[in-house]
Amino acid sequence: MMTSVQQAYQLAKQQFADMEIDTEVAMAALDRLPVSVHCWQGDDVAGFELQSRDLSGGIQATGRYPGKAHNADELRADLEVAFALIPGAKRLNLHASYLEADNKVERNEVKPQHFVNWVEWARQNKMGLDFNPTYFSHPLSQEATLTHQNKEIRDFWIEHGKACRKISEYFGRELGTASVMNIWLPDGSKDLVIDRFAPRQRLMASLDEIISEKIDTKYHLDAVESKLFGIGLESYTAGSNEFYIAYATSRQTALCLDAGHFHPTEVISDKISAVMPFIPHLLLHVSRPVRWDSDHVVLLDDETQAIANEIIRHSLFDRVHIGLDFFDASINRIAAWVIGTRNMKKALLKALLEPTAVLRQAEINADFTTRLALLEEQKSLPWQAVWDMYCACHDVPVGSRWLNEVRRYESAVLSQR
Ligand SMILES: C[C@H](O)[C@H](O)[C@@H](O)C(=O)CO
Ligand SMILES: [Mn+2]
Repeated sequence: MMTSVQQAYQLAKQQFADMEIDTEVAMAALDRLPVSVHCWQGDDVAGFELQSRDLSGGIQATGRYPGKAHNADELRADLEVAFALIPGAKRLNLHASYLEADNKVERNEVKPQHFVNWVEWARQNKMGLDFNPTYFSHPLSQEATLTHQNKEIRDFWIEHGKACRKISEYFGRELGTASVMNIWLPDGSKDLVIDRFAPRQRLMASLDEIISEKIDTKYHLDAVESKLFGIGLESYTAGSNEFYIAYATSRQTALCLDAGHFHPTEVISDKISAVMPFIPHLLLHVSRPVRWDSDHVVLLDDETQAIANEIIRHSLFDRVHIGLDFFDASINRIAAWVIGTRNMKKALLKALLEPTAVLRQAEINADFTTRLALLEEQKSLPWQAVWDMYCACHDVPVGSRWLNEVRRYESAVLSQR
């Protein structure tokens, strides 16, 4: 006897087959597209350094929902719950501030040994790790980091960057999959700046020094992330979009595009094809800005879909790395991970089920009527039946049933914290 999921899938499969789309091929392709889930949704970007510090750098996790993780064991347990509810391949994206050590470790002294538990956990869970140096929430980051006028402070942060590359390389070697290490720093100014040039020159020189040691790209990739502005840094950000496009292109590093880091009417989906001819790799921070870089949970909205379409339509699977970047402290944090990551994967599946060849041919023929008609009609094709089947095949709850698991864990574990 077929289940309702199987019955719906059989009908959907035929409907897609009529358009020459193989749903089995689409699901297999989705399996090869990992989404790198960011650890910092689980604890409001606090990290586990022994000296507790307020979140700084112009970013904010707003909300007071109870149950956040207070240590690495709690965070890993929470991630396991979330990952069991998200089908298909996943990676975990860590920040340097999520190290584990018995003593205080300065940022310029972080080492692979502080991440041994994370690596063992990733190995057990058969996933790769990605990494980020932490250039915020630190007394020496209050004025600036890699752009600081004071060479001693700048050097401290350069050492941090170098130390983090060693950790990232260690992840890659241990887990057999390159770790993408993303450099983001908040350096900038609240008010008018006379010299906008010197900080950028210092940033360029600092980055050059950080990446000066060659590391095999089999294990580690450098990425740089731009930003329009942060809270308290409204007038100037040294690491702007133009700066990092030029940097990544000239140094052939990866570029990171964060959906919340541009003017409100700009979208990163349109930037993907603009930068890919010039850079070897692209990292995406899929996020949802609401009026500013608010880092709301990713929706299955037009921009998420457009991002997925760009990756799939141009077969950028190997060069585009899909990461997430949201931190909502106003809802259950595990549910936030599940909602946002499932949405990213749904968008990828929808893109894989698109009749791209037919649409492309209509465009080549200048038949824009057919292009628009088919684009709109395909929105109501039964992709959701394929998604449900994909979840069922991966032993993950179908539909909103995953929420029951989150609620169970919330009352058994999170509410006791
Ligand atoms: C915590 C992250 O590194 C941070 O969100 C960064 O990626 C960013 O987007 C800052 O606005
Ligand atoms: Mn980001």
